[in-house]
Amino acid sequence: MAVSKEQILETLAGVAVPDGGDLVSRDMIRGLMVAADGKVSFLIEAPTPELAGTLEPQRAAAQAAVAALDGVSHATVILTAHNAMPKNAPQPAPSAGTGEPPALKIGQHPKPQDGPEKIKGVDRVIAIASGKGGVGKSTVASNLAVALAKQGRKVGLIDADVLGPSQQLMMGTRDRPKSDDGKIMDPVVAHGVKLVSIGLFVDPDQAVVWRGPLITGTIQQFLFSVNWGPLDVLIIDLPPGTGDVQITLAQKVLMSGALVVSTPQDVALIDAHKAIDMFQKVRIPVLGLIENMSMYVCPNCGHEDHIFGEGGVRAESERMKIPFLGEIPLAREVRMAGDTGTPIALGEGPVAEAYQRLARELINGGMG
Ligand SMILES: Nc1ncnc2c1ncn2[C@@H]1O[C@H](COP(=O)(O)OP(=O)(O)OP(=O)(O)O)[C@@H](O)[C@H]1O
Repeated sequence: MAVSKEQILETLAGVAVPDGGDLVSRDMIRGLMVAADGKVSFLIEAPTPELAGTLEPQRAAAQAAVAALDGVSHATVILTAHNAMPKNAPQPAPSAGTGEPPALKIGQHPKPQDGPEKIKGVDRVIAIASGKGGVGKSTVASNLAVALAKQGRKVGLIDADVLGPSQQLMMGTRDRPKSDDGKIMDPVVAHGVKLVSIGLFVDPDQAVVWRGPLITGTIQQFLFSVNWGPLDVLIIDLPPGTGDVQITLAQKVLMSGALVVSTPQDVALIDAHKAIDMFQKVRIPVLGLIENMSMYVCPNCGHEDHIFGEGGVRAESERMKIPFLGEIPLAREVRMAGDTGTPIALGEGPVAEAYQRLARELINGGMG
C-alpha cells in the first residue's frame, strides 16, 4: 500500500532535534515527495548552518525511519541550512587551486570556502544565461548538452533554476538522484548526459518557494556533493537575470565562462546586455552569444520570417566584441521535443544541425 505524506510526517515527528522539538514541530521538512514506486525524498532545512552541522545523526535517523515504513522502496534525505553562507562564519584553510574538491557533503552543511573551487573530475564549467526569461535558455542548455554528448564528450547538466526547474521535463526523466552514503549523490543519466535538478526531488506541481540562502545552499550541493566526474564539461542552466545564483557561482566555482542566450528583440537584448555586464563585473568570461528563435521557416513554403527582428544578437556581439556562436531557428519541433523530453538535437534536421554546429564551435574553441 502506498505510504502517505501524513504517515511520513508522523514518523519524522519522532526524530528529536538536539536543541529542542522535533523535525516537524521545528518546521524543518521541505519538498517532501512520494513517487508512485514508493521512492520518498525531502530536505531537512536547518535554520542555521551551525545547527545543520550537528544534524547528520538526525538526517540519518530520518532516512532510516522513513525507509523502514511500509510502502517505501527508497528514501533520500538531504540536509541543508536556511542561512547557508553567513558572512561571519569561520573560514577553513584556503584550498583554491589545489585541485581538491571542497569538503561539501550532502549529510553535513557545506563549509564556507575562501574562493572559487574546481569541481573534482570536471574539466570545464559553462553557464548558460539570459537576461530575460523565456528566451529559450533551458532549451539551449539541454540541446547543447546532448549535442556535445553526441560528439563523444562527457557532459553534465545542472538545472540551477531552482524556483522554476524544467530540465527534468526537457531531458525526459523523473528518476531521483540516489545517495548510498547520504553524503554524495549520483546524478541521473538522461540521453547520455548526467543530470541533477531540483525538479527531480520536489513535486513538479508544487511551487518551490524558497528564500535566497536555501537556493544558494542547494546550488552548492549540486556543484560539490554530486559524483560528477569524469566530465569534459558541466553545463549550468541558470535562472534568468542577475541574482543570487549567478553570484554564488562566481564566488564558489571556477567557471570557464558563460554563454548568453537572447532572442533578437530589443527588449531581450537590453536584458542580455545587463547579464553580460554582470558576468564581466564578477570576472566570469562571456564566451559567446547565441541567438535563439532567430527566424521562422515556414514548413509548407520554406519562407523565412524574422518574427523577433533580424541580426540583433550578431550586431550586439560585434559591438561588445564577444563571439557570436550561432543562431537557432524558431521551430515548432523544438518546443514539442522539449515538452516530450527528447531534445531536438538528438535527431537529424536543420535545428539539430544548428545545435551540432554550436557544439563543434565550443569543442573547436577548447570549451567543450
Ligand atoms: N528555438 C525555439 N523554437 C521554438 N520554441 C522554442 C525555441 N526555444 C525555446 N522554445 C520554447 O520556448 C519556451 C521557453 O523556453 P525555455 O524554457 O527554454 O526558456 P528559458 O529562457 O529557459 O525560460 P525561463 O525564463 O523560464 O528559465 C519553451 O516552451 C520552449 O520549448
